[in-house]
Amino acid sequence: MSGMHKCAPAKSESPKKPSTKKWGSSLLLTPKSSSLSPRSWLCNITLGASRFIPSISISQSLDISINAPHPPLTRQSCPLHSSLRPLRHSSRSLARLPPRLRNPPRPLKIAAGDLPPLGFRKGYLLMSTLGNSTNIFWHECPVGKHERQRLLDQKGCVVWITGLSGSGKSTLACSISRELHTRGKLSYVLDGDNLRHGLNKNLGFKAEDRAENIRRVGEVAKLFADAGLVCIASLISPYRKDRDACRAMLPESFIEASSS
Ligand SMILES: Nc1ncnc2c1ncn2[C@@H]1O[C@H](COP(=O)(O)OS(=O)(=O)O)[C@@H](OP(=O)(O)O)[C@H]1O
Ligand SMILES: Nc1ncnc2c1ncn2[C@@H]1O[C@H](COP(=O)(O)OP(=O)(O)O)[C@@H](O)[C@H]1O
Repeated sequence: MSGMHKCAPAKSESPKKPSTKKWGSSLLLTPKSSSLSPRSWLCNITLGASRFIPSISISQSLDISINAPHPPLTRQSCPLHSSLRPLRHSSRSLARLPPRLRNPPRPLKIAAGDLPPLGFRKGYLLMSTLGNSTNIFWHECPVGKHERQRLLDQKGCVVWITGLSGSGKSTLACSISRELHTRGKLSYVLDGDNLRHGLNKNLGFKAEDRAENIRRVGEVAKLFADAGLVCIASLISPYRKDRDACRAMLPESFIEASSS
């Protein structure tokens, strides 16, 4: 029976020396370089040096700082801006629009005889051919990942912790989350145990159920990273193939660690 894991509440003290030495596993948060602003941090998880439990190995370190300025939110950077303000279709105003709004892309595919669904803004949305559906659209939002990251002053990413049951995954995930919180970085833990109480409560432990479990968590983690958070997923995730499928969703922002 899986139990519910709770992260210990972070202390509301002001940031102090980076140190989470606990039972041998540690999270190091260090300024990326002394020449950078103190708000630039390199997220780095180091090998535990304890003879007790966990050793953690990690395939890469990930920079969650924002160094390059992102483009400001402008009418040009917002493909659906037209939905916020009605456009007057005079030739003068059309001429002022960026080319892609003047000549919006056509839907990828419309099945013969299909009527556009309610709310379909002709030409502004891409039509998917997912499964049998011909009316599923990808909606762009004026506030995108870059805007959210700039607001939060951090980059979204996924830290994926894999390991056997009882190896310390949840404990490590909570330590990382707490340390990031202390440093003013927003994170969220997706713990396999906890998710099996809700999102994945219909899944068991057969290989295909585990694969579906990991796929769903990968998709949720991707959304959290897109929201700008450091998403820490702690699941047994025993099969490399399933983990690799998650990594493929976010090749630039996926870091894998294993606890043992
Ligand atoms: N075979 C089996 N039978 C019963 N219970 C089991 C089994 N395998 C795992 N567990 C329990 O489920 C918790 C979450 O597992 P995960 O979702 O991380 O597993 S997986 O990634 O889908 O392989 C897992 O949590 P942790 O112990 O924290 O790893 C276990 O409590
Ligand atoms: N580094 C550690 N040293 C000693 N005990 C640990 C360490 N990490 C976790 N534990 C203990 O091991 C047990 C299992 O840890 P847990 O984080 O729940 O593992 P998992 O999520 O992999 O099942 C818990 O009782 C926890 O307190």
